[in-house]
Amino acid sequence: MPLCPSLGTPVARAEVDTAVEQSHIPCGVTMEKKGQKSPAFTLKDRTGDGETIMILTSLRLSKVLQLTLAVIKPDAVAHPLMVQALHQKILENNFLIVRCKDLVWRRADSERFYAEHAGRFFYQRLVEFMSSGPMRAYVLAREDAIQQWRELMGPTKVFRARYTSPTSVRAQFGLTDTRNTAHGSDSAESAQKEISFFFPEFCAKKWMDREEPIYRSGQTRYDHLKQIHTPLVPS
Ligand SMILES: Nc1nc2c(ncn2[C@@H]2O[C@H](COP(=O)(O)OP(=O)(O)OP(=O)(O)O)[C@@H](O)[C@H]2O)c(=O)[nH]1
Ligand SMILES: Nc1ncnc2c1ncn2[C@@H]1O[C@H](COP(=O)(O)OP(=O)(O)O)[C@@H](O)[C@H]1O
Repeated sequence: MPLCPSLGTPVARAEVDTAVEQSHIPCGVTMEKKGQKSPAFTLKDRTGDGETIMILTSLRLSKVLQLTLAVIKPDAVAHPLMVQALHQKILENNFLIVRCKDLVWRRADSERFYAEHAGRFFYQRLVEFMSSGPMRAYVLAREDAIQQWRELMGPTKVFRARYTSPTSVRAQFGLTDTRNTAHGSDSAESAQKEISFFFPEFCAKKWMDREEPIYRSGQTRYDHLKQIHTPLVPS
């Protein structure tokens, strides 16, 4: 059973007498007594010596957190107050900031990242724009982070965003269809690739295994200096 998918796809239920490794328990598995839901369970040892390995007295039933890549594009980073407002919007919308970095792309980075759009009429202006100045990248965590961040960004086209999602980031801050303020991964697969692109040192699989349960249970604090959420307990 896939207990800890690397980007937080919801996990399956496990029944109480299923062999469950202790290390897998915090990864979002919902334990259930056969035939009845209960907040307390005894997990049986399957090593053969008959000893109980763990008793769970309370379980959080919330969904596993999902990771996404969010980028504040150069049109917004050019204005410090806009960056602040967007950072605040991320926090107000209950995203946990796992990583945050400011960076500048070379043209080659821009071309590589947007290779799927090569040949489209906006490709040249897009790669030029994305390497025209500093931007800010985030690894964000939340339930359904990918969809939630895309909803908060609004539609790609700014003019449409202003009509259909007037409170969205692109409606409020976007300038044109190219200079549309923000980027967000559009699937779990692209989130994985894009997080590695911007944060090659970050291992999403390791974070999901070790830190996701800590973040999900609320044992984090917001570090005002680093501008990210950090765990309160060692992972
Ligand atoms: N099909 C097509 N649409 C275009 C082309 N150039 C611009 N558009 C669209 O026309 C609309 C208006 O674009 P503009 O407001 O002129 O955008 P811009 O001033 O070029 O600014 P940037 O998008 O930031 O480069 C947008 O929806 C574009 O997608 C083009 O060559 N072909
Ligand atoms: N019609 C367009 N005109 C100008 N720029 C565009 C257009 N469509 C897309 N782009 C630019 O290319 C980026 C990538 O496009 P796409 O992946 O389709 O959208 P999204 O960023 O919403 O996932 C957009 O964010 C935008 O900056």
